[in-house]
Amino acid sequence: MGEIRTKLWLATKNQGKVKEFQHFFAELGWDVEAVPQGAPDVVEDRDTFAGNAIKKAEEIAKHYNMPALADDSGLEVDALGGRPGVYSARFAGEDASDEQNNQKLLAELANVGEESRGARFISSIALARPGRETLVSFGTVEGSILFAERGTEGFGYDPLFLLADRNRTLAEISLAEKNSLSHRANALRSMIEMLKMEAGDE
Ligand SMILES: O=c1nc[nH]c2c1ncn2[C@H]1C[C@H](O)[C@@H](COP(=O)(O)OP(=O)(O)OP(=O)(O)O)O1
Ligand SMILES: [Mg+2]
Repeated sequence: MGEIRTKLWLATKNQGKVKEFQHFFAELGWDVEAVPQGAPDVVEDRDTFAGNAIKKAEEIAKHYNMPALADDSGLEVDALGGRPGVYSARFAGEDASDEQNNQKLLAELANVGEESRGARFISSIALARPGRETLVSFGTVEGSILFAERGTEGFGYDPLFLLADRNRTLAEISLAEKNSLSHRANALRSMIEMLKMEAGDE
């Protein structure tokens, strides 16, 4: 079998996501690259993860006339009625840092007991391709929010997110392990299944 090289833009400016995508796709032998810093900024103004993921992927695919993959993701906390959800990146304000968002989350949950701190990460992945319909998939991972940060791996809310059924946060496991169980990896695996089905239909 000849070598298959799939050139795909990763429509994200989040270096944490780029690392996870590149590790994931390296195993499949796909050629994926993060969009340059000068790529168009996509305004994430939709009110669903899928809506924003589709917008990011389609605008970059159109700009470069190349396939583009985007993730829109966030944290849903039960005690906050599902917030911050699609607003996770801006929880502590526009251009908030991960640290500011984590501090805001801890403050909002300061008086919430351990039994009520359930949460999940959600990812929606969109794959946009010139001249073809955009594919969309979803993935989740269940856990709870700690009272203080633990671990130094990963990015975003990882140090506060304790995985269900194990005494580890997402910042206390390796990149390979995160890619075996994360919301984003689950959404990516579902996307690969959709591509296989599509190939089978042709
Ligand atoms: O695995 C994760 N571990 C920790 N935190 C995470 C994760 N996945 C999403 N998150 C948080 C980070 C950010 O607060 C928001 C995503 O916002 P989201 O707009 O999708 O990403 P982003 O603005 O960082 O990069 P971009 O839009 O260029 O892909 O949820
Ligand atoms: Mg974003």
